[in-house]
Amino acid sequence: MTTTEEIKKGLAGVVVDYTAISKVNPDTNSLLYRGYPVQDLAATKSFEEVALLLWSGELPSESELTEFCAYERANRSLDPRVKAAIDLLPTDCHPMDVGRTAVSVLGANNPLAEDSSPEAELRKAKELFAAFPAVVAYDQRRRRGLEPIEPREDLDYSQNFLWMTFGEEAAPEVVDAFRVSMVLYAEHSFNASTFTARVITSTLSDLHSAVTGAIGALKGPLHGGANEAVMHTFDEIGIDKDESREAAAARAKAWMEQALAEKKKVMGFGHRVYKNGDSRVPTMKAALDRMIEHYGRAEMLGLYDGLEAAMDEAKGIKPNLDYPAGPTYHLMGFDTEMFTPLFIASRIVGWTSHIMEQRAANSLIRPLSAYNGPEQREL
Ligand SMILES: CC(=O)SCCNC(=O)CCNC(=O)[C@H](O)C(C)(C)COP(=O)(O)OP(=O)(O)OC[C@H]1O[C@@H](n2cnc3c(N)ncnc32)[C@H](O)[C@@H]1OP(=O)(O)O
Ligand SMILES: O=C([O-])CC(=O)C(=O)O
Repeated sequence: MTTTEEIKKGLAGVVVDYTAISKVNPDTNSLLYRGYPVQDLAATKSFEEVALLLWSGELPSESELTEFCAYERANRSLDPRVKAAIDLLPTDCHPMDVGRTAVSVLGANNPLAEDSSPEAELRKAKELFAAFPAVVAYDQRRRRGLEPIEPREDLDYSQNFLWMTFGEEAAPEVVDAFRVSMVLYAEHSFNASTFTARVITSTLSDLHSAVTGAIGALKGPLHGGANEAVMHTFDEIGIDKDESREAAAARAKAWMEQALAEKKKVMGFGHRVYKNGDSRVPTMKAALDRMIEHYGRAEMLGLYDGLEAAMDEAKGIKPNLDYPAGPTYHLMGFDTEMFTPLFIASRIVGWTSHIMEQRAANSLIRPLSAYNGPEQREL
């Protein structure tokens, strides 16, 4: 019989399975992908290399990387069936709904959809990795009333993503900050969306169903939707490009004090596992700093610092990865609602790695509940 003392609301602190994909260590404030510190990978590796590492467990050889990059470049075009499905959706629906629909359509049209052999699963993971940027770019452009832009095979993943979205070659600093965000967002053990993907996989359902479900879990502002929510906070405080860093910081501090006095949750702060700072924030904050420098937007740093300092002073709660990622994507020119689909593009790697791991040593995920409704009664 389950007792109330055994209930772990939100599964907090519950270890449900092994994983060899990543190690989140809140004590040392570190994150390893297959044993490698994420900040080292972000400093030196392409997103394509990191994807192969997460999927296979080892960094690729030069020839493996070349082969994968050629495959990725050849599979970037927007599938016409996906385009047709997106065109049926209103331009004011949430872009996460578009992403979720696109993955569902890709699954329904994939001849390997019901093949769950390791080879087929890896192939489908690579296909999704290559195909998803065109979905985001197409959706961003259609919302602005712009024509889609064809992918370019002479560009790497990050260069091409920005090319298809904005129709111009991004500056190397911008491409690099984008690459860093993709590496950092790629994987984070049993977070809510990954756990969703594993639950779906545990019923022996297919990979695209698991990714579609994971997208639904990522959308919420307590998880991936926080990167969008951070920008709404900045907008609510008010962004004034001509304001000094100090003045912006003072306004942000006052906003945070008021929000906390009203017992509001401020998105982009706090974490279920890290209680003393998110391991990825220093690397992402450094990328944001480079974007602030590149675009000459010191007032954004003021807003960032003001909120962070006031939250730390009042509650000791630290920013999570979504906090620096949101303003970074804003400076690059993405609409705020497109931020969480960017997270999808990256996390596809983590989700599909976990789907393969779950399938390889499966057990149906089905916890118990403690019933607290009425006792049995007569009709
Ligand atoms: C990439 C990612 O998905 S990272 C996570 C992104 N999500 C967010 O940024 C959403 C904002 N943050 C939060 O809601 C939480 O910190 C979570 C959901 C991420 C983790 O929460 P939990 O581990 O369940 O802790 P919980 O929500 O119970 O918070 C503990 C205490 O800190 C407070 N707290 C935690 N985060 C915040 C926050 N962002 N703003 C204000 N207070 C907060 C809670 O109100 C609570 O206070 P109380 O004990 O006085 O009631
Ligand atoms: O681990 C979590 O709970 C959320 C998170 O940071 C992520 O998914 O990247």
